[in-house]
Amino acid sequence: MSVNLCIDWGNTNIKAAIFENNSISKTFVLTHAKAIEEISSIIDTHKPERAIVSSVTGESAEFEQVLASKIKSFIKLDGFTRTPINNAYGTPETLGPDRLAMVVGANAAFPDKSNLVICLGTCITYNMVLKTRTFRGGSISPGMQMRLHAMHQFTNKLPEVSIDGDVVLMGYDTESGIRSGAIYGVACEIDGMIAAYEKTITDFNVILTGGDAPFFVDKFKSQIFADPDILLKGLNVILNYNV
Ligand SMILES: Nc1ncnc2c1ncn2[C@@H]1O[C@H](COP(=O)(O)OP(=O)(O)O)[C@@H](O)[C@H]1O
Ligand SMILES: CC(C)(COP(=O)(O)O)[C@@H](O)C(=O)NCCC(=O)O
Repeated sequence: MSVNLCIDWGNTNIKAAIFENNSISKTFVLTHAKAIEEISSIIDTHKPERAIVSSVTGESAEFEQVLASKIKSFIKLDGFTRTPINNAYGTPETLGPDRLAMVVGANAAFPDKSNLVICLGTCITYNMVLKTRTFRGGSISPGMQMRLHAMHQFTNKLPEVSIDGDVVLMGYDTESGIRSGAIYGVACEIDGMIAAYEKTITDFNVILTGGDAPFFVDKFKSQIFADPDILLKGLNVILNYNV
């Protein structure tokens, strides 16, 4: 049985998965303060032969050193790593590896179609991989929490509003108005982005992922697929591709 360990170190959360024979057998969310201890325990329990990390922050450096010392076959993903798709991004040196992993995951799941992967994480990213297996890039915009927090941070009077609470289009007070702007703003942005892509690219899937995806999954006009693990699945594909 092959056992792979895939880790997605985002700007908010650290997610990990164990793949046994290329299916996810267990997923984890690691704690920042104890990430090294927790991953060491996961390695001791599951004994993965190979591991891969996608990180969008410099905070993971020590964690990666520990992984490299414990697992002989270890990859730190970046914009230059060999993958089954062609990377047409203009600056692979600054590309978020999470974005590359997502489109590899999407192309592996739906190889006969172009795929627009929308990740609702700390930021929102739009990531287009054509059915010719080319990653064409996309967009980066502020995430849900970032929008709510920014309105408090950059004004004098707006309160910090939680995502949890009444969500109505016509906000009836300050709190519901802020929540409406942030949540309906994201939903309308996504609908508008999909419509803009439809003008230039025909017949593509939309795949929604990221921590805030469950909140939005039934709020769009277009038909979408939701897959919380598309990034981790892409990491597993890349790991196998580099054996
Ligand atoms: N248990 C949780 N901890 C932190 N964020 C969560 C949690 N559940 C949902 N979220 C939402 O998920 C978002 C982070 O999504 P995620 O995809 O994990 O981000 P990243 O990949 O940037 O670390 C947060 O902005 C928050 O709104
Ligand atoms: C856009 C991102 C911040 C998204 O990260 P996340 O919000 O998922 O933590 C990350 O992919 C990143 O740092 N990208 C670098 C810039 C680029 O992709 O061009």
